[in-house]
Amino acid sequence: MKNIVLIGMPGVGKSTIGVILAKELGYQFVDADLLIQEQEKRLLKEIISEEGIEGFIAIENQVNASIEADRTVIATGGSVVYGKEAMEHLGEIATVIYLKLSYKALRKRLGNLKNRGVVLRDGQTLKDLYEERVVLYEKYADITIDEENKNLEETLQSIIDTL
Ligand SMILES: Nc1ncnc2c1ncn2[C@@H]1O[C@H](COP(=O)(O)OP(=O)(O)O)[C@@H](O)[C@H]1O
Ligand SMILES: O=C(O)C1=C[C@@H](OP(=O)(O)O)[C@@H](O)[C@H](O)C1
Ligand SMILES: [Mg+2]
Repeated sequence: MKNIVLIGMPGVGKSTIGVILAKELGYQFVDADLLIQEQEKRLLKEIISEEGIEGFIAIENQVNASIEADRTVIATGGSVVYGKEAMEHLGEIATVIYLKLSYKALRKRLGNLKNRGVVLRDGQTLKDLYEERVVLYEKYADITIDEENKNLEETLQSIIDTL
């Protein structure tokens, strides 16, 4: 068991912080986005453009629901919380940590959303997405880490202190 799953909006640092956290803890590191690409033999942006948002979410759900891990930090994609089976499974095998950042700070950090391949429905703004997602991140989090005004090292330290 003893796994850690990072959830949160795109750009909060799940991938960047996840790999350093794994090193600090002596754990393995898995980025669920890369597992999806490996299974599909396609890039995330290709999956999204070829299957549509709902198709991508279904694939993401299936891949995350099948992860087997031990002493591993798992960085998820921001949209994983739309997958019920994925979140039930991750909740069983790991402590789920929500990396939380305010909308304002996130908007500054994200820059061009399109380049990130965020799962944004037609007409949906980043603010809409933020409000829709926060409820889900809070629902599934065992631990919430507030990143506001913290640099990467400070966020990492907060996580380690909390564990
Ligand atoms: N305090 C911070 N914590 C985490 N990442 C930060 C911070 N400040 C700036 N960044 C930058 O934000 C980006 C986070 O991207 P990434 O790790 O891919 O996020 P995610 O996997 O959550 O989408 C990186 O470019 C990172 O350098
Ligand atoms: O939040 C999202 O809609 C997405 C976030 C991405 O991962 P990161 O959260 O690691 O950026 C990736 O899974 C996909 O492009 C969709
Ligand atoms: Mg990531």
